[in-house]
Amino acid sequence: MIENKSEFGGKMAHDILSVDRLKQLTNLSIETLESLLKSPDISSQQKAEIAFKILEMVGVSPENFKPSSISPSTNGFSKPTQPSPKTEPVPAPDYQSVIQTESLFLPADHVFIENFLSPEENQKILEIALSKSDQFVGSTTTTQAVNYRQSSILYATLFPDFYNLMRNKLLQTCPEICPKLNHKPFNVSQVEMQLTAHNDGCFYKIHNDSGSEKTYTRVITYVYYFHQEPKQFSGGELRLYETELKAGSAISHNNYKTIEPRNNSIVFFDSRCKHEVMPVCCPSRKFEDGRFTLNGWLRREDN
Ligand SMILES: O=C(O)CCC(=O)C(=O)O
Ligand SMILES: [Fe+2]
Repeated sequence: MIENKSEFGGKMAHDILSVDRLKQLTNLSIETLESLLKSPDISSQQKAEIAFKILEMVGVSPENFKPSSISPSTNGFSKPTQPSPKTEPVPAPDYQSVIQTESLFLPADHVFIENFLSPEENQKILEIALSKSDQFVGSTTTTQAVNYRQSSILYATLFPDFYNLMRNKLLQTCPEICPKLNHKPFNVSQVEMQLTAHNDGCFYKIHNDSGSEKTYTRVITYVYYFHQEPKQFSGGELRLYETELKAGSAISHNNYKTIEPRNNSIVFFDSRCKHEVMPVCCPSRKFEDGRFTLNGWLRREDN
């Protein structure tokens, strides 16, 4: 079954408030947050969260203010990230040329497909995940932001046969996805993939997947969900936000759609759309009871 969801409930803030009033409120909120940043009563962790909020309010995504340290290989396997040893001057990025000068509004459109793989393939990828539990590594964000993401990752170089199977399936499906996401067809130059495990307390705060020099050719994000039956965790929903692209930044609006991580289902959405993974509750804390995904990005050619 394919759903293409595009309707919304609530109204956006700027429908209700005048632009000037909204500006005043934004400035006031930033000033309030700024004073908290200087307060000795606030922990460093809370200060970091406030700093992210301020950056978000002024339209800078934490994913964007430093170029990604991910170096995807040409064969499409996502590679482990390496922390940069020191801060170096950022060269004028090529992706400036694709920065949005006029505001572009992205509704939280997505395509959700149930029973994406056969039951045997669904079982096989779970077996792969469980048999390689000791080869997962902690995830990072492109900015190495603290407390922004908690999960572990198995790189696709460790499951090449399943990578190829999934890649073919994704490439077959892509032509029907683009029109539903209001996207022009494009040549997929690379299919990035990783296997991600979220266990008790894991999450991924609001971000988008294509906001840096290394990621701007990502067009479509896909997330294939799988887990043991019966399901042993709760939470872990994906929230997909209405997003405004303005002056090179992606700004999330209040409205979002919720995608449940259902076994053997997949979701596709525009990689520029802001999204987050809500905290997972997995009382047993056993690896095999967690929320698993095969997730990644369909890239366009760089031109
Ligand atoms: O697990 C999900 O639902 C989304 C994961 C995600 O946003 C990412 O890996 O960039
Ligand atoms: Fe993401």
